[in-house]
Amino acid sequence: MTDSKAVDIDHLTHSLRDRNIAGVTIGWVDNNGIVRSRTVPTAELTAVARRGVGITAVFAVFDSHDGITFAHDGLSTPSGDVRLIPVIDNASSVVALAGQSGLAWVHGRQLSADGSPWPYDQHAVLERQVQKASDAGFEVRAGFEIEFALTRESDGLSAHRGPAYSANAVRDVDEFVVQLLNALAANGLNIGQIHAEYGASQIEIALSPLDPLAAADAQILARQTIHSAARALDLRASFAPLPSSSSAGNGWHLHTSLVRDGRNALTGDGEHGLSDTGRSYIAGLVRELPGLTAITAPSSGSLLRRRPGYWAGAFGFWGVENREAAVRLVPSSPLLGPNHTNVELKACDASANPYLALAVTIAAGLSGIADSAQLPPPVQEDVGGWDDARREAAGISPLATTHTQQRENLLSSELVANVLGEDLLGAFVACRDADAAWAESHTEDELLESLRWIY
Ligand SMILES: NC(=O)CC[C@H](N)C(=O)O
Repeated sequence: MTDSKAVDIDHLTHSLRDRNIAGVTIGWVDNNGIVRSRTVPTAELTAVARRGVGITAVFAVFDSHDGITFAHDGLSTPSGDVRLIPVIDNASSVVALAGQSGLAWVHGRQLSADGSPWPYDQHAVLERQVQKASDAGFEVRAGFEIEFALTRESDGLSAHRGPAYSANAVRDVDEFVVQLLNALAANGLNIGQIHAEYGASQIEIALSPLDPLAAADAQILARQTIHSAARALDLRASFAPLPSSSSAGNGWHLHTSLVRDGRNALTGDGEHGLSDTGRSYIAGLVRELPGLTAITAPSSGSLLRRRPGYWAGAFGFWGVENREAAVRLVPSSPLLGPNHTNVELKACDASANPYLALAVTIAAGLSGIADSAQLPPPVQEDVGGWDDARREAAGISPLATTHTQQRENLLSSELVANVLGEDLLGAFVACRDADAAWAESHTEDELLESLRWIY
């Protein structure tokens, strides 16, 4: 929980000014996965930490094209203001940005104008699920893998020429790799690795596991860090789920695990090295996939990324190290040790609000544990090569690829309704409807181009 009083903000402000930080940017993510922000002069930080800055309530119903939809009853007029409050709970909450010299970054949350909780605040949604996990006796560990495509700003051409996963590709962008590694470290972000991914001019970094709020924060700060490192070298990074129809998709896979009494609670001596807890955690995720993925991969771009054969989690099943599965168990091994076990959700991307994505993922896993959900056997094949009858017999369905299906999944998930609450869910659906209406009146290429740079 946030306790800004624990930090001496005056002292923090002085030290930022001593380091020539002119302004502090307060960032938050809307219901389209877009990072919005306000920048305040550093001298104002003490006051802003207490009372926040005013922002319009209709940010909850901004769509992916900056249209404002008034289709949701709770926010059906342009009136209303909420407070954007910087979350300053320790001395490193405000990060002097490597790559944006003179500016610092802090994550924000939203409160009602009178300081009471605001039902549309995504940060609070995740705080609630972290508390629920804690009530059930678990700490959650989470980390995002971030894929992006790099192009040269001046001519729009690929920044690296492959081959996939090759040293040649990295050599094409080695200055960027060094710039990014330095900036990530300076911004306090730990990664496991960086490599050239499969797609044209694609790169991936894997953020190290953290507690869920810190993991969501890190995912957002990583975006700023990547964009800045790219800009410094005449490059531009696209985080879009599908940057163009000929590209590989950018997955922002979400890895989670549970810890109880200091030990990985998913690890056990059952099949695949799983505990009973681990089995029902995965069963919960698989069971909830239709509603869950409407939050974790929600956009018009997400629907287009979801193609069989692209390791993007097109079908609702799980497997052990099966990269075509929407839910992939990454098991521990004698070499990796018992703490390694984690579960990867492939059907997740940059258009998800990371706080909401984590909240529904945690809730789905916990729901499986709460009712000892039964885990079907893992599937190790690419089920895209099976016919419908065989998939049906195995209880495997494709995840939604149209707005209509995804909307239905969103509205029929009791879990999503409970996690988001009625108000936020209503606003979220209104955003998706507005996006779908935009997509209806444009070609697929226009749609992909419109989403290419917004994350
Ligand atoms: N290596 C991978 O898992 C590729 C993932 C793929 N790019 C996606 O869209 O999710």
